[in-house]
Amino acid sequence: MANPEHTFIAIKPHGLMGEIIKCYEQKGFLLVAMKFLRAPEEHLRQHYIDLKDQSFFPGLVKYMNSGNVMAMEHYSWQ
Ligand SMILES: Nc1ncnc2c1ncn2[C@@H]1O[C@H](COP(=O)(O)OP(=O)(O)OP(=O)(O)O)[C@@H](O)[C@H]1O
Ligand SMILES: CC(C)=CCC/C(C)=C/CC/C(C)=C/COP(=O)(O)OP(=O)(O)O
Repeated sequence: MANPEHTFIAIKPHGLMGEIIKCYEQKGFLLVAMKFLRAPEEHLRQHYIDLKDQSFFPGLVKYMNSGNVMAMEHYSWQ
C-alpha cells in the first residue's frame, strides 16, 4: 500500500466526540494518535496564522484556548 497521507484534526468537545470521530472513520480516515490537551495560545496563533488579518482571529484563538481540545492524527490513502 502507498504511503498514507497524514491529517491533523482537532475537535473542541461538545458531547458529540464519538459521532464526529466515527464520521471520519467512515470516510476512510484511520485514527492513529489522539491527545486531549489545552493548546497554548502562541501555538494557536501560529496554527491559524493564515487567518491573522480576519476580524474573528482574536475570538478564534481565545475560544480554542478556553479549554481542552482533542488533537488527532489520521492516515488516509488516495
Ligand atoms: N468566517 C468565519 N467566522 C468565524 N470563524 C471562522 C470563519 N472562518 C473560519 N473560522 C474559524 O477558523 C477555523 C479555521 O478556519 P480554516 O479556514 O483554516 O479551516 P480549517 O477547517 O482549519 O481548514 P484547513 O485545515 O484546511 O485550513 C475554523 O475551524 C473556524 O473555527
Ligand atoms: C487546534 C490546535 C492547533 C491544537 C493543537 C494542539 C496541540 C498543541 C497538539 C500537539 C500534540 C502533540 C504533538 C503531542 C505530543 O504528544 P507526544 O505523546 O508525542 O509527546 P509528549 O506527550 O511527550 O509531549
